[in-house]
Amino acid sequence: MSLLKEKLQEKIAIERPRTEKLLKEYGNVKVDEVTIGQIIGGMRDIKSLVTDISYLDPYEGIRFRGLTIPEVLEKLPKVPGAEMPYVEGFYYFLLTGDLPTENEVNAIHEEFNSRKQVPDYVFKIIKSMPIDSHPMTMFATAIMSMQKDSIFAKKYHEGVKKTDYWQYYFEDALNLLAKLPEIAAFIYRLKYRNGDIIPPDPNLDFGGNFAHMMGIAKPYDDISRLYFILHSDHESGNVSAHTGHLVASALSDMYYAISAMLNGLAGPLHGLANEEVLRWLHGVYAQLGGKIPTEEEMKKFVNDTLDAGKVIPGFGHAVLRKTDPRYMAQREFCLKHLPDDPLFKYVDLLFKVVPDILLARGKAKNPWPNVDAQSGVIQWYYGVKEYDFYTVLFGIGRSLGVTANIVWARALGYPIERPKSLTTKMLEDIAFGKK
Ligand SMILES: CC(=O)SCCNC(=O)CCNC(=O)[C@H](O)C(C)(C)COP(=O)(O)OP(=O)(O)OC[C@H]1O[C@@H](n2cnc3c(N)ncnc32)[C@H](O)[C@@H]1OP(=O)(O)O
Ligand SMILES: O=C([O-])CC(=O)C(=O)O
Repeated sequence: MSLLKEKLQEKIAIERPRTEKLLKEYGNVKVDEVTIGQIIGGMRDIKSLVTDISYLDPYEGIRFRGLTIPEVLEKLPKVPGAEMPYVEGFYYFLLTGDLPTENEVNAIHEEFNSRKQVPDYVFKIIKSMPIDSHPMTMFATAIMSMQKDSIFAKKYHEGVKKTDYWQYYFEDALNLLAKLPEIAAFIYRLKYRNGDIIPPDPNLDFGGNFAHMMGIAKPYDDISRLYFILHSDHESGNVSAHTGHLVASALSDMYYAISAMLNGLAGPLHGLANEEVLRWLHGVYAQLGGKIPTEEEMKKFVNDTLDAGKVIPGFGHAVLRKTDPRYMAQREFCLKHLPDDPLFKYVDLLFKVVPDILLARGKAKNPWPNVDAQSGVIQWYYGVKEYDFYTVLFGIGRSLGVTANIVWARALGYPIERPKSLTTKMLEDIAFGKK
């Protein structure tokens, strides 16, 4: 058994009795109440999911396994000569909750290496798609196409114990994750670099190899590591994580679940907002002929967008009530590496003008920027100017968190998810006191 699997098995043995005790002895304890506003309003704030992998505080932002973003970046083992930690070590941390040693990082790097061969049919399927297909469609299709290789699906049909399901989801998770950088880079080079594909380098780490296959020099390797870590998880209720959880709760395998969660991530109110931010900024840029706008000019663009009934992409959040720490981590990177970039100056200006405008309009509950307002600028600066690709990068990162959550969901034996729905008439009866 691999080192990571062994470690996970130990952790699962400790965690299972906690969940069982809660369920058996405290199953009737009330956690929350639900209002009609919440039922109609996208179930906002209803406490109805459980995960130990990350927790989102509205004011502090995300903590991964109890650590803030600066703590994660400081404490996890770094790639030699780089500023950022290994993605491999971060995945170990998400899965087990323990900070890995160098040896443990190497072991998981080897695991990924031994599983990273992408089947040839995947490339053929991507190539057979219309070249103007959205990269997210190509990415999700490539993942779906590998479902036939799911170990869980095979074992389930052979008949395996429920308490062992997690082991096969784990195998599928590693098999899938190991292939994502090459599939994503293939889509990028096929669509935007005339199909000039760069083969992987087995000596490089997850982030370094991705940068290599994208054909982009340093510090793009560190940017990739930072990007994948920051986008990995945002507790369980966001559209992508929740979709992955829901689909896998039917015992659909990891390939079905990750492909499904990517389809949710591809929406403009969720992961696609990073593409929308760049499209919006470039509209402003083009109208001003590249000149840095004054605050007054920028305010006008923001107001015009809102008056046209559109949202300001990259601002607002369903849970956060302050600036997203993922935004701040990337802002710090920009201040250090690209302080004079014109697009960064645009984003900086938006940070100054948008919150007051959204506050004055009184609709958005959170006027502050989220992760998507800042991430595209870094990609653009280092040469990834095709912004419809940005959500694929988000998808690689999010796959780390969602696969970890799904492995744990099976390990703790969570059942099929099935909330109850009512009719409008039933809600009216409750509202008008008839029931
Ligand atoms: C990784 C991520 O997924 S982060 C989020 C990425 N998405 C974006 O950046 C898109 C822009 N932002 C938004 O559309 C929203 O803020 C969301 C989708 C993120 C959150 O939605 P909600 O929880 O419903 O936000 P909230 O309760 O504040 O919405 C209240 C009203 O304010 C509006 N609002 C919220 N954010 C914005 C915004 N950035 N620009 C304009 N209006 C906004 C909503 O559209 C809603 O209007 P409505 O009542 O006419 O429907
Ligand atoms: O938490 C959310 O609803 C959206 C988000 O920022 C994420 O999924 O990263």
